[in-house]
Amino acid sequence: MIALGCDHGGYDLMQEVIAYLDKNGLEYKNFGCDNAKDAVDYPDYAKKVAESILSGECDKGILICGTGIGISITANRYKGIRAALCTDCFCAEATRQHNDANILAMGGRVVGPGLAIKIVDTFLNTPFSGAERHARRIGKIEHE
Ligand SMILES: O=C(CO)[C@H](O)[C@H](O)COP(=O)(O)O
Repeated sequence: MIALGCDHGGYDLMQEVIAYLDKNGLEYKNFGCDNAKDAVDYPDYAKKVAESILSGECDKGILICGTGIGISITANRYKGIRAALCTDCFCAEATRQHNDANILAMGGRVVGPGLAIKIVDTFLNTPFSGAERHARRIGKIEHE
C-alpha cells in the first residue's frame, strides 16, 4: 500500500501520479489534500503519510509540495522515515538501492508530469540492494 500526500502546490502533479497508480493496478491510500485552490500546510500531509508508514499501514509513500523541499524536510523529522527528494531517475534508483528510502518527495512546481511518472516508476520498482555497507549506514541514520 502506497501512502499519498500533497499540498496545494503538489495537487495537480499528484493527480498524474494517481492516474499512473490506477493504470498499473497499484493500491494506495490518499491522505489529500483535495484541490489546488485552497492553500494548506504541507507538514500536516507529511505527518499523515509518515505515520501511516511507521504504523505499518503503508509500505511506501509519495509526497508532493511545490518544491518537494518542505514536505521532505518534515517527513524526515519522523524517526524511521527516509524521504528522498528526487528530480531525476538516477537519484530515484540510487535512493532505493542505497538508502532504502521509504518516501519519494517531488516538487509539483519543479518536475513536469512525464519525468515525474518515470521517477515514480523507478522508485517503486527498484529494490534496496541489501549490500552490507548500505545497511550499516542506514543503521547509523536510525540509531544516532
Ligand atoms: O514548496 C512548498 C514547501 O517547500 C510549498 O508548496 C510552498 O511553500 C507553498 O507556497 P504557497 O503557499 O505560496 O503556495
